[in-house]
Amino acid sequence: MVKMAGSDSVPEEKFSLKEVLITFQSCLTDNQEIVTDSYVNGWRGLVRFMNSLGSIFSFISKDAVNKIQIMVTHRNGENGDKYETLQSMVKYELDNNLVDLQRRAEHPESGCRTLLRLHRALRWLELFLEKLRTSTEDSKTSVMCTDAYNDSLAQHHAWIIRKAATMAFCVLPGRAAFFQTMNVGSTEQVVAMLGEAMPFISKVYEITEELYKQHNLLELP
Ligand SMILES: CCCCCCCCCCCCC/C=C/[C@@H](O)[C@H](COP(=O)(O)O)NC(=O)CCCCCCCCCCCCCCC
Repeated sequence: MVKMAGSDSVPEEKFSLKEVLITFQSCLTDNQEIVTDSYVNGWRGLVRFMNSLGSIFSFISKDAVNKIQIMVTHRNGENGDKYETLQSMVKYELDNNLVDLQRRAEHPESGCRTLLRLHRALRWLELFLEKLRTSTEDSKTSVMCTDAYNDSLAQHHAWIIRKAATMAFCVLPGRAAFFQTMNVGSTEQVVAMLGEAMPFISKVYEITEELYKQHNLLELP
């Protein structure tokens, strides 16, 4: 069962990363729009998984939770219906001048800039999952995670954040223990699940990237 944006409790039992990654499948509407609630739910599940890896990651999860909360607040606000999909959010915020385009000023918590941070992190996830999927027994999760980070999010982070993130990655459990934490089953089942879920994550990433590119929003402050 997947937690809904804005609801209070998360079912604790039987947590499996499969449910989380499959959430990204439900993000896509028939006409290839991205449903904000499903996107946000995907991130909630990922953060929950990250929390289970230990408190060293809490500085990362705090920032992610903060961004998730900003999106939920937009969704629950009086114009919440305008935030139903990422496409409708972009249109609404741009049409109404609700996005700081040059520097953070009147709209420091616009949906567009907040979502962009999660979108960049989704690229990290895509790269990391692909590395996990194609890894071998002796591959190191810390190296896979660091490489994925350096090829994506790192270029958007200040030195101090990069340093802290890279240090945290060093204490990631080894591949076997990491797969166990995912609670999906055997290594073969993990690999199969990743193969199943990844196309949806990639699709969601691609569509968002294109949307932001079209509107020149990829460098929002
Ligand atoms: C599995 C280990 C988890 C590795 C997580 C990799 C991502 C590392 C991100 C480090 C972010 C550090 C915290 C601060 C970030 C902010 O400066 C920065 C910029 O925000 P601002 O413009 O508002 O200032 N924020 C961000 O870039 C957003 C970061 C959001 C990170 C979400 C990470 C969730 C990770 C979920 C892990 C799930 C793993 C599943 C694998 C099978």
